[in-house]
Amino acid sequence: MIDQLEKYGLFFEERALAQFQSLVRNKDYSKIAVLCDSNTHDQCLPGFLSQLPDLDPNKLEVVELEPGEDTKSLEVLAQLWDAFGALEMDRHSLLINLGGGVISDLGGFAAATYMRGIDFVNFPTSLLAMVDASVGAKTGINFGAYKNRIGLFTEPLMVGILPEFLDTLPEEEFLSGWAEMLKHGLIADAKHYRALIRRKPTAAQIDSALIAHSVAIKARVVSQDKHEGGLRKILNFGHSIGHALESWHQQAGQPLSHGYAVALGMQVELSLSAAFAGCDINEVQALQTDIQKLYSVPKLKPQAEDLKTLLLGDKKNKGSHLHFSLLRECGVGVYDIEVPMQSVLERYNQCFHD
Ligand SMILES: NC(=O)c1ccc[n+]([C@@H]2O[C@H](COP(=O)([O-])OP(=O)(O)OC[C@H]3O[C@@H](n4cnc5c(N)ncnc54)[C@H](O)[C@@H]3O)[C@@H](O)[C@H]2O)c1
Ligand SMILES: O=C(O)C(=O)C[C@@H](O)[C@H](O)[C@H](O)COP(=O)(O)O
Ligand SMILES: [Zn+2]
Repeated sequence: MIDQLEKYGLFFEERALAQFQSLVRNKDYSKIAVLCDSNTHDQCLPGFLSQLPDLDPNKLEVVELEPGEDTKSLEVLAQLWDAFGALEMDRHSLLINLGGGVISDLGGFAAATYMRGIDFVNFPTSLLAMVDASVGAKTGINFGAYKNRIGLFTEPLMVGILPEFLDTLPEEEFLSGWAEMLKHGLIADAKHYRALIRRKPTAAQIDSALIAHSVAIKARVVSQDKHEGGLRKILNFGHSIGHALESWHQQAGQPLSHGYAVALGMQVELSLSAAFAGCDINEVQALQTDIQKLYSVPKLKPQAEDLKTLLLGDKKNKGSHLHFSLLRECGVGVYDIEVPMQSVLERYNQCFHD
C-alpha cells in the first residue's frame, strides 16, 4: 500500500528523506526555507534536520510563526511574503512546510503566489495533515468569517510522511486527525471505518499502515477530480456544518480544532443523510452513536440562527441554495444534494439543542 502511494507524490519514512535529498541534489536551490510554527520549530525541526546532514547550512533559513488557526490569515500571509523578500528568496528557492494543516495551507499558498510561484514540499507533522491537509493541493487562508475563502489548487513537489513526528503530538490533535480518517471511511470505505472505530485515537494505536490507508482514499478521490468539479466534493462530508461551527467558535474566542468541528458536523450531516440521501435511519443512528462517544457536544455552542450566514457562505452552494455532501450508506458518499436551510437548522437543533 505504502509503495503504491508514490505515484501520487507521497513518500513514507526513509523513502521520503531519500526522495527529498535527491530533489535537492538535482535542483541546486539558491535558498531552502523551512516554515514552522513555534511547536513544530521546537519539537520537529531538530529531528528533521538531523536526518538531512547534506543540506547546505549557508542556504538554509527558518521562518517561525505563531501556532493556531489565526495564523491562516491575510495579515500573516503578507508577513510571510515580506520574510521571503528579506531572506532574498528568489524563483530558485524552495519552501519546506514543516507543520500541521495551518502551515501547509498557508505555506503552500504563499509559495504559489510569491514571484508567481516557487517550489514547495510538505512534511506534515500532525495526524490531520498527514492523512488529509498536506495532500490534494488545496491551499489558502481564511478571510472574513469564512474558512479557506481565498486559495489555490497548487501541488507540492512531494509530500514526506514521517510518522515519528506524532510522538510529540498532543492527544486532542490525534482526536482531530482521527475525525478526517473516520470521514474517509464513511465516504469511501466502510471496512476502513470499522477498523478505526475498533481502535482508539491515540499514538499507540495509529501506525503507518492506517495512515497510508486513509491518505490513499483521499489521494484516489483527488486523482479523479483535482479541481472539485464533482466527485471530490465527497471529501467535504461534515464540512458544511463543521466549517460554520469552526468559524463561529474561532470568533467566540473558544476555538474548536478543525477535526472536532468536522466530527460535530458529521453528526448533523448524518441526520440529513437519512432525510435527503436515502441513508438507512438505523445505520445513521448507529454511526451517530459511535461518533458521539468520541466527540461530545461542547457546552458553548451557537444558536441555529447564528449559523445561517456562515452556511450560506459555503463554497459548495449555488446562489442561495445549500448543497451538501452526504452519505447514501456507510462507505458511499454523495454530493450536490440540495437541502433547504430550514431543514438544516432543525436537524442541527435536534442533534445539539434538544
Ligand atoms: N488543504 C486541505 O486539504 C486541508 C484538509 C484538512 C484540513 N485543512 C486545514 O488544516 C488546518 C488544521 O490542521 P491541523 O489540525 O494540523 O492544525 P495545526 O496546523 O494548527 O496543528 C495543530 C496543533 O498541533 C501542533 N503540532 C503539529 N504537529 C505537531 C507535532 N508533531 N508535535 C507537537 N505539536 C504539533 C501545532 O503547532 C498546532 O498547535 C485547518 O486550517 C484546516 O482547514 C486543510
Ligand atoms: O481536500 C478536500 O477536497 C477536502 O474537502 C478535505 C477537507 O478535509 C479539508 O478541510 C478542505 O480544506 C476543505 O476545503 P474547502 O474547499 O471546504 O475549504
Ligand atoms: Zn477537513
